[in-house]
Amino acid sequence: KEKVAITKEQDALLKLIVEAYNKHQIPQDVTKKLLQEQYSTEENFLLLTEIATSQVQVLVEFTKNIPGFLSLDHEDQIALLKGSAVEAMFLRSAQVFSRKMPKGHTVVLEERIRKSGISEEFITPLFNFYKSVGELHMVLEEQALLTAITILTPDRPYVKDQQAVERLQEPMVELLKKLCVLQHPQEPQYFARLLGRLTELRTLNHYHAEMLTSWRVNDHKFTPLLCEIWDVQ
Ligand SMILES: CC(C)NC(=O)n1c(-c2ccccc2)cc2c1CN(S(=O)(=O)c1cccs1)CC2
Repeated sequence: KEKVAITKEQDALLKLIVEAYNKHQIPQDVTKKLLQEQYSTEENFLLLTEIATSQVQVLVEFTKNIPGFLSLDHEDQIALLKGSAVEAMFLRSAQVFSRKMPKGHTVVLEERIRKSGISEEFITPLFNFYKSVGELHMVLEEQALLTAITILTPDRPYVKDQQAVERLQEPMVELLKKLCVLQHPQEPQYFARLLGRLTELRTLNHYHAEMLTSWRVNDHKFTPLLCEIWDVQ
């Protein structure tokens, strides 16, 4: 059985990605707000808007720190950010949700999200996704790499130089594969399960687009940054 080992370059890449991922945590006060006293549906929605907006800023900062990203064509940088924003947000949500929060917190958090005016047909797949990510018990390195891999998806709309994006994404996929073997030796299919989550993420894009249209109908307001990244209004 060949010995799997992380090379020096891979270790350097991993350190950069994890450092970037750690630097841009969601401000605790924002998620803590979700746990405070009783909110109305309207206020829950506004709070999610605030959290989502702060998360987009977090995402942009993390993306800028992905080695090689800033040397991509500038229009492709925008296309990658816009194309992955929703998936990265739901991946981050699942990671925040599956974090070892005090028991009561998860329940309250779930309650707030369910009572925020989001339609039922979106809430179900959303929480199914949170659960399926939670069951993986991903370590920080895996979470950071999976987020970077999601952002560096070459076949997003309007990406011109897909090869350049592939050249950045491939080493991350290789590194994640090695980490999974090292981290979960008794679970050979673990890496495949991680990538399976990315496929599930893509379906959430569709639900999110549906949700946006239904919200626009009952004139929910979004922040300028969310409108920009989601191409609404
Ligand atoms: C951590 C950030 C990325 N999470 C977040 O923004 N959440 C969370 C969430 C999950 C776990 C902990 C804290 C928050 C649940 C939901 C969202 C956003 N969306 S949204 O973008 O469609 C939305 C925007 C405006 C109104 S609804 C709906 C569902």
